Amino acid sequence: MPRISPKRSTAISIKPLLFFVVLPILLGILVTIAPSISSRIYTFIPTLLCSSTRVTTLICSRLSLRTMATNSAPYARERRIAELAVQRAAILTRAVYTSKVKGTVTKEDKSPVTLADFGAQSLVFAALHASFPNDNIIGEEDSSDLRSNPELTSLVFTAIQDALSSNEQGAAESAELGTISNEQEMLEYIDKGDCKDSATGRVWALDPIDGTKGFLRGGQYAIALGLLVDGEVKVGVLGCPNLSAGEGEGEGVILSAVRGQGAIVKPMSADLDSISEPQQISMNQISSTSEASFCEGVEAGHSAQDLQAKIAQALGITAPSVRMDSQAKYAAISMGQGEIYLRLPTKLTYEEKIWDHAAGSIIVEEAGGELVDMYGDAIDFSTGRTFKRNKGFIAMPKSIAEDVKKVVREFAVETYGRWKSSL
Ligand SMILES: Nc1ncnc2c1ncn2[C@@H]1O[C@H](COP(=O)(O)O)[C@@H](OP(=O)(O)O)[C@H]1O
Ligand SMILES: [Mg+2]
Repeated sequence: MPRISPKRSTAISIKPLLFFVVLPILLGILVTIAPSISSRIYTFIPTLLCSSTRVTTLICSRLSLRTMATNSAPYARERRIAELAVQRAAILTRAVYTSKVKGTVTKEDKSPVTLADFGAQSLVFAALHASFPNDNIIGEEDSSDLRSNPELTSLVFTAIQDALSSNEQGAAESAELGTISNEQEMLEYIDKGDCKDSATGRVWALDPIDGTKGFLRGGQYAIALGLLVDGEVKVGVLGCPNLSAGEGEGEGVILSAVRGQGAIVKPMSADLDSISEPQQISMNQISSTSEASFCEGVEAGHSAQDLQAKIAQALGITAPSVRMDSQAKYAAISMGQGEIYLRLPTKLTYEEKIWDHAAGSIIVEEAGGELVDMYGDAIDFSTGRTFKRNKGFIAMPKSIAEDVKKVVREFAVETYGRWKSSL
């Protein structure tokens, strides 16, 4: 009988032990630490690449953008694409803002529209189409004024090409944000915003230049993009190229919010890759209405300024109103630059537009504010391109909301009566 060496004998007795005890333990350890090892490798590689050259910096920022894309928070991808789309559109609007050539025409409703409105709308819709091809879109502009004006069409297309070539997107971002190859494609993108239903499914609402009069006057304006899901705003992005987050002279900010996740601000940069770390924003939760200041529009035709002055007085407000165009007002109060945004109608026949409030509303709410109509009722975003159940908008910090709503409601009933919804 062959002699079994002690070594071999040990091997035979250890084998089941290895198989049934040690191996499972090792496997368990591996499963536990694998993600951290892989993430270390993942961060180690870009760290290695991020030496000193600009090329490696770009690679790293692309990797960090990819990481953000895989962030599993609800609507993370929608927020990221919306921010990048607004950021890219702002490259175009900024160029037109400083140019002598604005391509201004008067729309049927007598309001002005510029080549920047058309260019920004086309760029944002190209991005939405590339990333979310099945979503519906409501947009302020359509291409009718361009189709009858080849010279203006060509100006818009040139501005788009300039914007596309002046931002250094990588191939991945181009694929996600889409591109615009010819005038026909540009016109088709502009016309993607003709959706009429805001109540069902996923619907984006865009104002490519909110505050066009401010834009032409050299004042504030905003690129405002919101996502509604079954009639509720879930994501909002406001690009305000002339607003500042602090005391500075308006170097531009981009604000965004996702329902339930708070609101943030980032500096606006011409380089998409250098979008820096965001800061959480919150409204001033003051304890008395007398400490508040109003943020109001510039255009006397867009809100009842005399009535608003009386309401300010009734609320004990002594600080002068901060006046600015566009949804930059929502942005300003969300960052604590003023407290109350009041927009009472100059005439009851005017229906406020969904794109003038979608993005701003969620940013203010996620920054600790409340938005209601002049009777204190919730705003209903499900009524299509215009608001059919609400007149007069008030946004304010929650801390003083009950006092403000009470006073505004009294003035509204006295001035306009108990207006009945058209639905
Ligand atoms: N009579 C009116 N009452 C209220 N809003 C009006 C209005 N006429 C035009 N507007 C809207 O007011 C917006 C500008 O708001 P503000 O006065 O706060 O800057 C305009 O957006 P656009 O500039 O995108 O056309 C337009 O939609
Ligand atoms: Mg507007």
